[in-house]
Amino acid sequence: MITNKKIAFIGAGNMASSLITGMIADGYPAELIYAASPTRARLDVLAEKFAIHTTQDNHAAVAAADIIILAVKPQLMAAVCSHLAEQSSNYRGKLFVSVAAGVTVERLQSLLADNQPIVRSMPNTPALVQKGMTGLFPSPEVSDNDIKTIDQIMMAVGKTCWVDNEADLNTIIAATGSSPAYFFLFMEAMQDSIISMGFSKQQARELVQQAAAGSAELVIQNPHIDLATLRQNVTSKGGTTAEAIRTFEEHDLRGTVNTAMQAAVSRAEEMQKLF
Ligand SMILES: NC(=O)C1=CN([C@@H]2O[C@H](COP(=O)(O)OP(=O)(O)OC[C@H]3O[C@@H](n4cnc5c(N)ncnc54)[C@H](O)[C@@H]3O)[C@@H](O)[C@H]2O)C=CC1
Ligand SMILES: O=C(O)[C@@H]1CCC=N1
Repeated sequence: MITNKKIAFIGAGNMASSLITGMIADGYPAELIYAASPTRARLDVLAEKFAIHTTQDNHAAVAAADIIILAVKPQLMAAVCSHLAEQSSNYRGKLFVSVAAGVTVERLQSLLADNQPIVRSMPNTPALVQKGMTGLFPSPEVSDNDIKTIDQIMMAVGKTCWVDNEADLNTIIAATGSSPAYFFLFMEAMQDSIISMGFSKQQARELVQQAAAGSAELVIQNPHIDLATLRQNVTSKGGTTAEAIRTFEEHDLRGTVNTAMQAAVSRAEEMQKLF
């Protein structure tokens, strides 16, 4: 893990906090991490927990860092980048990484400066527990060394997937950026069902989370076994699982999942026009 690069997060919300927490858990020195946000609340939590540098001044964070991670909402990106560009001498020669959905490299470069080296990325919040998955796309100006550095940083909080085609990042948004929420929704629905059968909320959560963690671990530890086979291994002929699976299939769970993931991609494409 590279430990000599100073990293500034512009924005200190869910995604920045997840990355910072995961990086620190991996041993990244807190004194090399800066976080900037207009309000103190999130900054204070991070400063107290990890003793990173915090500031309400985006320019100061950029000036202090080698790598700047843009972690504000997509709709704020134009305002934040235009403000940073007022002091572009602060970041000449430095590397930007955007985590925003639906903001293209071309758009970011037009806001910051043409030819500004930028890596566009799509991480996810499991980075918080170092189980993240980050999709990455470099602008042509990004050096091989910088690619290695960003890969090491993101590998500290999970796994990475570099794409050659920027449009593929929108698929990664649907596949891994947004998908923790799909799994949480499925788990919520199961929890609600278990509660309706008489268990407490806590018991229901314990049952659901252990089954989810165990299933994910089975998938991870058996890369040579198809997901369909793992499913079939649970599904006894004429048994209980078969009835549940038949019900899901009858209600077109696969079609619903596909439509939902296409909707995420379409929204990312739409956002690229808006922001
Ligand atoms: N939450 C998630 O699961 C994921 C989010 N992302 C991307 O991460 C970005 C941030 O999302 P979240 O962290 O979820 O949002 P959030 O709302 O939790 O955090 C945004 C942060 O930006 C700060 N902020 C607002 N105005 C600012 C300004 N002018 N200068 C500096 N900071 C400012 C806010 O104080 C807040 O801390 C978005 O672009 C999103 O597309 C990407 C992957 C996953
Ligand atoms: O919902 C969003 O737009 C962001 C990007 C992926 C996860 N959260």
